[in-house]
Amino acid sequence: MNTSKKTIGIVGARGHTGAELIRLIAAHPALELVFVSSRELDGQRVAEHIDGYTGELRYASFDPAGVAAQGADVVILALPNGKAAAYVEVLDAAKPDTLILDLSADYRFDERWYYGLPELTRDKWRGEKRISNPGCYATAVQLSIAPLKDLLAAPPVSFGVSGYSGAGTTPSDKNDPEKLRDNLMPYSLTGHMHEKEASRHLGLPVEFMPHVAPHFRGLTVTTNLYLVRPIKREDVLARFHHAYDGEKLVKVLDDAPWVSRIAHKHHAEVGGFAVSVDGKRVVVVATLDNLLKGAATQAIQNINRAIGVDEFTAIPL
Ligand SMILES: NC(=O)C1=CN([C@@H]2O[C@H](COP(=O)(O)OP(=O)(O)OC[C@H]3O[C@@H](n4cnc5c(N)ncnc54)[C@H](OP(=O)(O)O)[C@@H]3O)[C@@H](O)[C@H]2O)C=CC1
Ligand SMILES: CC(=O)N[C@@H](CCC(=O)OP(=O)(O)O)C(=O)O
Repeated sequence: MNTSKKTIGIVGARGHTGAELIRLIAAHPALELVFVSSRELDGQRVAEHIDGYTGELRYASFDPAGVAAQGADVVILALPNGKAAAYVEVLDAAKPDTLILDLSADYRFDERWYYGLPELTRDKWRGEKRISNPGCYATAVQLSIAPLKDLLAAPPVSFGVSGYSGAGTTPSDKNDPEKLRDNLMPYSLTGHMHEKEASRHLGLPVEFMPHVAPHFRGLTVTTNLYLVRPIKREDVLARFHHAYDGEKLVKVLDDAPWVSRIAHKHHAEVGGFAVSVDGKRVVVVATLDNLLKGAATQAIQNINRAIGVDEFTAIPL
């Protein structure tokens, strides 16, 4: 283990995932938060915005060159999709040994970047200093399907419902509490980014139908899997236990997990495992907190491995 602290900065630190990252990094023994960039909060004290944060750090507004000039060992990009490249290009040129972790979808299909869903891709990390963090739904979908991958007779179909923090802070119907009141809002019912992402990284087609609900954080994904041969429920459970019992951040439950129980938790839960009478159809339910295992916690897992400390350092278990 490397005992000297690595310096780290967050670009997009005002957002929902940025706020979670500030909390996790503030309690991290091997990371020192040296800058947090936000245009809107430029100059304001972080302690005024983040419960529990007691440091003196202030938000600053850095363009890509300003970020590179900070010289941090690690840079997290927590920006909306499509904004990362300008920062990556400047860091590539000015300080290529920077560890960059991108939370957006911008590099999830780029072979030069490591796709960090540790429970499924840990063995594929080859020391890359460019890490693409998976999407929140895509994490739940892949964890639900991977243990049954070799038995599939048809593309799995996943029905997802997320809290509205998943839609970020830029105002839209999907994060408008008034429009969400007593509502369930379907969107991107074919071709969602996470449908493509899960399909790509599982290596098989997945069909995904997202919805957004009135709660703030936490998502549930219910996946229907048709199988090539009948399977007993106990064998389904055995496959999931075999896959995840050694994992600190994935819990296998007998019952279907409830999203109301996962908010503020760092792990994902997978359960239900309903099997049809003919044994050839299985339904799996997964929940996770989109801001934690779906974003910030998974980012810390990936950064921990890349800086050579235990993967679960500073992650409350
Ligand atoms: N929310 C979630 O559940 C998850 C989100 N993600 C991904 O993580 C990323 C961040 O998400 P989230 O925290 O929800 O997003 P938010 O909308 O909450 O925050 C976005 C941040 O980016 C900054 N920002 C916005 N536009 C620009 C710009 N053009 N240039 C520089 N900074 C900008 C904003 O700060 P300011 O305007 O003050 O500069 C803000 O800090 C996204 O790519 C998202 O897809 C991934 C998994 C889950
Ligand atoms: C409710 C809502 O809008 N959810 C977001 C969740 C995805 C997210 O944040 O992930 P990315 O990193 O892939 O953008 C969405 O469907 O786009």
